[in-house]
Amino acid sequence: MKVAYLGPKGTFSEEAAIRYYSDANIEPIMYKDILDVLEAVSEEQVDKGIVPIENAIEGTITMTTDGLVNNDVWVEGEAVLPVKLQLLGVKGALLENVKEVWSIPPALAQCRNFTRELQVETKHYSSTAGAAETLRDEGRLDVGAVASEWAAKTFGLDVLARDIHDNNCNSTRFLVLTKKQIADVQTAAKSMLLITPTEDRPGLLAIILNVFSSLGVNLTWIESRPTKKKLGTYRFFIEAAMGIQETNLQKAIAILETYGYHVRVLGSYNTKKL
Ligand SMILES: O=C(O)C(=O)C[C@]1(C(=O)O)C=C[C@@H](O)C=C1
Repeated sequence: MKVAYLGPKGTFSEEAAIRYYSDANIEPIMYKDILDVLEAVSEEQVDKGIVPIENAIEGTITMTTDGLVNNDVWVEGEAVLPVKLQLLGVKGALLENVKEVWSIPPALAQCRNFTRELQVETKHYSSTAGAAETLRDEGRLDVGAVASEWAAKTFGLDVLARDIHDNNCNSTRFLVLTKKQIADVQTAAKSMLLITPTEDRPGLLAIILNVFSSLGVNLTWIESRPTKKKLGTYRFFIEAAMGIQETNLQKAIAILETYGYHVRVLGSYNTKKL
């Protein structure tokens, strides 16, 4: 089974994929960008894809939500990975000499208190491990990369500062994607919907929330993203604590559709703690 995730070797996405599929024989296929992973699943170049969707400190990974809008994929699983960030440096580097810190933006945002205190410049890379790999290749003594302990081992880097994330219960949840919608979901505990209003009206969001609450559907996540067509217009990602097999969730979707909302079911799944 081909499983796509954000590379290179040593990313948190890799850790999530390996732990999620600990009992399966997988062929890892790594991509340089989260959007490439979504596209690979949608174009059936791979069987599954694993992408980060939300971090406990930084919130939604918007590259993933936007990628879900534009790609035909189905969410079949969810995995929550504890995330511990380390500042890595080449052998011989000293923390007091670090002037620049490199990583993927969500990881930099997770240790903002640390980098502000250190008064360093930050530079964006497309993954934590990508930053660590470039640092290894360039061998700079004045740069640190924010990545995992596993990335330190992978690229032979030292840990200059340990556990630099702003909150010590840091974790990221990942979505497990496949191309084909599972037709007979039986035991899923959660579902993700993308709700797009077709016209503006007072109480637009209140109506959506009332439909769910009146049917006793508990919501676990809500995120609005711009439609990217007109300033001030949005679509809503909603996660319900109910599988798509449940009558009340199906009723909620049917009611929203009669109110003129476009509803796309993005997936229905269970959660695995890694
Ligand atoms: O760069 C990586 O190592 C990733 O797997 C991406 C990512 C993310 O974008 O949120 C995943 C988990 C952590 O929150 C930090 C980085």
